Amino acid sequence: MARITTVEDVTVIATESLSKRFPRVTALDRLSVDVGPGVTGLVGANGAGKSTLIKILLGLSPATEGRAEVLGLDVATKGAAIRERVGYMPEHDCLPPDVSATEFVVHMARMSGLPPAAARERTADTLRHVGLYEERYRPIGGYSTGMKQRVKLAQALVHDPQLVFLDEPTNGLDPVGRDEMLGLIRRIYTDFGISVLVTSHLLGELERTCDHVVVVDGGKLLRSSSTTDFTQTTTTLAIEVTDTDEHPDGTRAVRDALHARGVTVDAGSGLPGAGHVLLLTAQGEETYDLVRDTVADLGLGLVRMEQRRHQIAEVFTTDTNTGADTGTDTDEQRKEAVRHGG
Ligand SMILES: Nc1ncnc2c1ncn2[C@@H]1O[C@H](COP(=O)(O)OP(=O)(O)OP(=O)(O)O)[C@@H](O)[C@H]1O
Repeated sequence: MARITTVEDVTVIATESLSKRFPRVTALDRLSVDVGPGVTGLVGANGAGKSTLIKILLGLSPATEGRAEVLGLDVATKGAAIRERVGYMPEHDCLPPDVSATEFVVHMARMSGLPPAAARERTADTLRHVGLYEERYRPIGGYSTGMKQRVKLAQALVHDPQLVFLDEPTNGLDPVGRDEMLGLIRRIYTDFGISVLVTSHLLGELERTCDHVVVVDGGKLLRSSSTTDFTQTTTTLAIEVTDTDEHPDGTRAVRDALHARGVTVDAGSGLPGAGHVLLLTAQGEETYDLVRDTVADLGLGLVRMEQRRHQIAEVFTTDTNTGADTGTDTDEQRKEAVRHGG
């Protein structure tokens, strides 16, 4: 089952000025992006166009204009060939309640063209990989959300695809379930060499799992970069200090002292956690030392100094001048992403 990826620079997904217009809304707006092998996160607030993009890439929904290729195959003419090579985990619950995970996944394997014995063998392997054991013989209707997500993941993997599209696989999971799912997703690539495109409205959870992150907003490309680049360009330190009799407004005292030492402190206005929290961009280890020394010199207590979790809101705040067309709906959804963020 293990597969070795020998060609590093292949383009797994390529879109060129891809648009999808519905009568009342433009779901994708001239999106041009290239995605290589590995685990890629597709991030955007609800309604940003993620599911629409996946359906076009699977050849299930025609684009209004532009073009796209998946594994070198044109989505407009080679949909069936793409679906043979690509696994798909849909966002919404789509599982029959009365059959067991084993029966369902064997059925999906047979639908993909595997002979009966191979379908059973691949099903057992795949269900073990996603962490379903004895439960796999019980009807799916009695499963928890986490178990159902695992069955959906298993059916996407059972025909040994080259690439999988996972639409919001952590939806509805508690923090432990979410971490387990993210670990499984990572291993799909590291253990089996299957590339992954995974969507989420939470940037924070994807940066731990993905090699590359693509951010969309209102159907437009906001940013596409490796996770490392992303982290480096958005490294924000959050600092909180105590007040003392000498410095009744400790926050202001630290801000002024840092300013005098040449460090510009971001007011953080509009971001969650602003107020008594100072936000500044860390330039490396020295910034941590400087903050610690500054707070100590003022005789204040350091309540916390931490690298802030990145949230979609920060990308939007940084990139509002990049030409992203932001409608009222998207603003609302962005706030929602912030509320659920990190
Ligand atoms: N079949 C459709 N007819 C009309 N509008 C649609 C259709 N499918 C999607 N849309 C609209 O297109 C926009 C993008 O939807 P899409 O489902 O792709 O977003 P998303 O980023 O996947 O968000 P979510 O995770 O909430 O589904 C939304 O405004 C949605 O209402």
